[in-house]
Amino acid sequence: MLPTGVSIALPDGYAAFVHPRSGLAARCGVALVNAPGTVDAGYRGEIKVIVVNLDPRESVRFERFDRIAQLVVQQVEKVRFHEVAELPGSARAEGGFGSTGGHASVDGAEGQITHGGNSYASVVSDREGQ
Ligand SMILES: O=c1ccn([C@H]2C[C@H](O)[C@@H](COP(=O)(O)OP(=O)(O)OP(=O)(O)O)O2)c(=O)[nH]1
Repeated sequence: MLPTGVSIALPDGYAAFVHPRSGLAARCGVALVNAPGTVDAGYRGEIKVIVVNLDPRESVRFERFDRIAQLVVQQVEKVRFHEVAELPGSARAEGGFGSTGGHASVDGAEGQITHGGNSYASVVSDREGQ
């Protein structure tokens, strides 16, 4: 986990996301373990970058002022979830995990997601306060 020396105070309703740098990935095989890392608006600690070197041969060394990641600040919605019996329809429906092709399908991806024999509850959300 690399320190950045940077702490921020985001306004409520915003979050910052620690994204990898494509140059570092392409040249050194360095990725972020938790990409993108989420910095909550209320977080006042130092922003840290959790890196992994995926290059099986070369080690990588970082020095002060190296640019190791990039921070994207975004407005985020606060939503309230409501449990419902049925979700509204959509063109994609339950298709996912490679359902549109382009690579080998994931085993069992077409099956329903279950937990302890029960389907997960269906929920819809709306913006908080609406
Ligand atoms: O790449 C990251 C991800 C997170 N953080 C900081 C800011 C964030 O607000 C805090 C908590 O992150 P997160 O919510 O992802 O961690 P958690 O594992 O859910 O821990 P917590 O229970 O503290 O929320 O850690 C970083 O500095 N870098």
